[in-house]
Amino acid sequence: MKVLLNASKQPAVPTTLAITGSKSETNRLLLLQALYPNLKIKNTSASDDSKVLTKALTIKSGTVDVHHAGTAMRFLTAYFTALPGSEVVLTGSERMQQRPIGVLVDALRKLGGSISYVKKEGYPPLKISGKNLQKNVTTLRADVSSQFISALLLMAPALPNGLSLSLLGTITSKPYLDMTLDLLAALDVAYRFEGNSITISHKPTIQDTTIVVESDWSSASYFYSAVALSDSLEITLTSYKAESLQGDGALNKLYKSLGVSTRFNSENESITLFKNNSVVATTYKADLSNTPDIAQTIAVTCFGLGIGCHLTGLHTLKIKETDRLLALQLELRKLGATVDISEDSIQLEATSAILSDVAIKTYNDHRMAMAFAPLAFKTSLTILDAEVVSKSFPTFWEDLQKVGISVQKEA
Ligand SMILES: O=C(O)C1=C[C@@H](OP(=O)(O)O)[C@@H](O)[C@H](O)C1
Ligand SMILES: C=C(OP(=O)(O)O)C(=O)O
Repeated sequence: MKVLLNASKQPAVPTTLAITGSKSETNRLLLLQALYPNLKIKNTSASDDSKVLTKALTIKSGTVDVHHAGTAMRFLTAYFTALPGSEVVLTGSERMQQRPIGVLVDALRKLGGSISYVKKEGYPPLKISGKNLQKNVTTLRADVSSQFISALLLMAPALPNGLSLSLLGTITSKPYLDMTLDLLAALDVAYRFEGNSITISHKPTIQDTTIVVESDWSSASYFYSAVALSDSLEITLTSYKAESLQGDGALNKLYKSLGVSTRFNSENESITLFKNNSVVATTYKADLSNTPDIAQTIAVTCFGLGIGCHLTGLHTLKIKETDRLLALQLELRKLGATVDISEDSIQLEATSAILSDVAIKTYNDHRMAMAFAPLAFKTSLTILDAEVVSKSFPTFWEDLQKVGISVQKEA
């Protein structure tokens, strides 16, 4: 399916949207619920990635296919390795088989885990024979993906002797690690995080606990961009808090100089995004190493606003759903942008002309589709393979229509 997008002719009216629960919080809690069945989760994510993980957690033998879901792949690798009696081949999409996992496998092998590579050394699919892991000391490179760290920490309280983990190098995507520790703390799992080492205590059971997942901040980014690129849009998003576990909550600060302010409505836990008309006059600069998932949104917003940007700290983007820096460069160039990329950054020149009726490729990446969509406030465009959005945000196109973009679906 492709979608043809245009700014709708109707004047924008203030709109309220209920975005699905955080994918990252949900996937951590699903894993923890498998260890502690008396954990209840509310406002769970409707994402494909959460559905795939829910199903995988009911399986103990045979092939488990997680498709494009990175967190599911990484979290399940640790989970099955420590699940006595499990015998699985854990696999995913063609792209998943190009996303490295050796750092995590090495750390699990140091704990006594039995894991072998089915095809290529260092990449899924993995053959895992789960067992009771008695060892509790391991090390892990922390600069490749924080998901490896979270994977170990989430299964750690179920290990008979807990876990003592030493991290090597600079921790990347750190707020995701903090989210994991905060959710463990919410279940009264004892941990210590000092310098570069984390220790987690064994916890056989928890008290009955219910956790309400906050809505997804990465998904909110597309509405920040919509407000920035529209003439006068105001959008309220429900189930968001000022004190978020999600690093992408930094949107509230990052978009101030892109012309969008955020009002936190504490009485009903919602946020209202509205225009502040103070767009940065020079190049927009940001280090996004803590918030990699909103890099595409911000780059496209800057392009639509006609301002240059220099976004850094993006070394993890190469190993996500696609090589995101390359995909951004290719698609922005089609629209008339002058854009350079390096291993970990993107530099966009200010341009006032945006070409119209361009077809944007999405490279199996939900965030490519959603990041480019708000540009419809500036020009008509087509998004190819538009169903990719369901990886994190299945109702995206319907919600986009509600904020004043006409969405025409075609086969
Ligand atoms: O733990 C998580 O839920 C995630 C961590 C991040 O990955 P990296 O740590 O690989 O950057 C992020 O990009 C991903 O979408 C979700
Ligand atoms: C990188 C992402 O997901 P994952 O790594 O879990 O596939 C994402 O949702 O942007």
